Amino acid sequence: MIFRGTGALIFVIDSQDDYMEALARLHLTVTRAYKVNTDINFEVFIHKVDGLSDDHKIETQRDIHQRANDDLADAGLEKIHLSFYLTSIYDHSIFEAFSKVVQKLIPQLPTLENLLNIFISNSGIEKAFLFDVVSKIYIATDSTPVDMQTYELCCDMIDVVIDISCIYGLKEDGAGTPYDKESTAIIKLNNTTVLYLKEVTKFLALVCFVREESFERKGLIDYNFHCFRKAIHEVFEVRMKVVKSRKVQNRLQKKKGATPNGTPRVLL
Ligand SMILES: Nc1nc2c(ncn2[C@@H]2O[C@H](COP(=O)(O)OP(=O)(O)OP(=O)(O)O)[C@@H](O)[C@H]2O)c(=O)[nH]1
Repeated sequence: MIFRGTGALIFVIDSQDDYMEALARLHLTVTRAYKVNTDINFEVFIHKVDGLSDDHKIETQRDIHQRANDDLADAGLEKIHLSFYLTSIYDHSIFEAFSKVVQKLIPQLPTLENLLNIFISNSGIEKAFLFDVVSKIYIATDSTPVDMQTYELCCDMIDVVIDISCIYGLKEDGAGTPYDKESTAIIKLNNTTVLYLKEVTKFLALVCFVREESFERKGLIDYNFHCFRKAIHEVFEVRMKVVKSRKVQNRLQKKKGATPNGTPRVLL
């Protein structure tokens, strides 16, 4: 069954619609999935909240939370944990929700957070995000609280860098990539803050918020970034090695379990 190999199940509820039927489906889906895989993270997106007032948003979330958990308690399944997010496509809440969902699936998250904490505290940086450039999901950030506006500014910066690079950075025949090892950008805001973007890997970028006075020590920031980048590469190299050795082991096990004509000796 599909849920056996699933890390997270995202259930979307339309908050502008009557959600009673959706809640019944949520209960059915969650209980069935939990039967085959107790390790799934259940994530509920209360979607299209842009149409609701602030009070209505909170009330809707409270009501859905209460009803969904009551249904689970009635079925004796109170140990199932549901996480709720208010989302909309008209702001960055949908990206933030996906970021949080993805972060739960990253085994190296504590290491990444630790590296970001060390990096910002030694460089006088206010806030740093490690972004997946294509999806604009942040896969890790330091342990200071995330402010939605800060996150939106980082997303906008990535858009600007990639758009400018696509328009003016590629060769005339379209050769080259809009994002590579050389990708870097500095944007000075009118509130004495500097946004600084740097390439970390083929897929990841570091975007940080630095006060103007701290940015005067750019050499220090760049040196610390160099160490940070190296550490991130090491983290993912270890992961690649583990994945490769697991594949080799699986292949060997399969070979051992098969007779010369290919029929397994034991039922797998
Ligand atoms: N206001 C608002 N509209 C949204 C949001 N996300 C998607 N939509 C709109 O919702 C519409 C699609 O929604 P639905 O038709 O309800 O999608 P669905 O329920 O998956 O589709 P069906 O099951 O086929 O009805 C599109 O017009 C989208 O633009 C959101 O966050 N806010």
